[in-house]
Amino acid sequence: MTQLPDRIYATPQARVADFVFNEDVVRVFPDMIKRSVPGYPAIVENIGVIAAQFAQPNTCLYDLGCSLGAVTQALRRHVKADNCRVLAVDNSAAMVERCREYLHAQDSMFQELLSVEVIERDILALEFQPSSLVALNFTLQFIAPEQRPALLGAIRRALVPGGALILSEKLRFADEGEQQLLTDLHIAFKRANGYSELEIAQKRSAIENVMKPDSLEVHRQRLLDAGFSKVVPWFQCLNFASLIALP
Ligand SMILES: C[S@@+](CC[C@H](N)C(=O)[O-])C[C@H]1O[C@@H](n2cnc3c(N)ncnc32)[C@H](O)[C@@H]1O
Ligand SMILES: O=C(O)C(=O)C[C@]1(C(=O)O)C=C[C@@H](O)C=C1
Repeated sequence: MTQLPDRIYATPQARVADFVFNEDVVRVFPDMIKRSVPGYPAIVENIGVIAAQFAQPNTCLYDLGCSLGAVTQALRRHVKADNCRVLAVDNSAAMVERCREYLHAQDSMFQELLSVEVIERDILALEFQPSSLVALNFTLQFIAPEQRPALLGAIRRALVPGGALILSEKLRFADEGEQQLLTDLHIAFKRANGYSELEIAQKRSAIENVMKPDSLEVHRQRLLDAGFSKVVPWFQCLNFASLIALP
């Protein structure tokens, strides 16, 4: 993937607009997400490793909110089950267009990869096929909170026995001291990755209306309410975590 540096919030903006996954973001997205989400490369690679344990022949694997297809590429590197198909879905036309290019490049470099279809659609409007693995890698936090239970319910109903949902999210914390400490450490992480105070502040204003993190307890209860039987956190770095939810 190209590594153009993220300078989107480097100059002062009179009014910081709400964050959108448009062409400007697409251009710098690999750099942006790596410098903003602690543990992102480890999460993506290990989603492939975990998926290989759950993937079953003749089922679909979903990458929901696929962006540039980093998770889809990891699924294709690790999953060996017969006749599995990856369905990578995103509602940003700019993301989908670039995602298709990256996946064609992966096709030309490796043989015997799982087939993949990149679909430009709202994940709330999907009719899910029987699936053994669904990944929501930092996507649910961008779905309106009142729409999250129905989406998780639809995913649960699509999962075959022995399958799994992998859910990665930024977390918030009910305990004020914990929230403050991990927020400060996340800012320190961004600073250590070369973001200025201005970039950090403007990005925070841009995402505060569009990205609504929940606590681990809220995630766990909502997954259980959606019919999942077990929720197992497998990764946390600062205020970012990933969970495995079993049907
Ligand atoms: C933080 S990015 C996900 C990163 C990606 N999963 C990865 O691992 O690199 C969130 C993505 O979700 C997509 N998205 C947000 N709401 C969506 C919706 N309702 N339907 C489909 N995609 C959505 C955005 O366009 C964006 O590409
Ligand atoms: O929490 C932040 O400050 C972020 O920048 C997080 C986050 C995310 O978790 O998706 C937000 C938007 C961008 O897609 C990249 C990272």
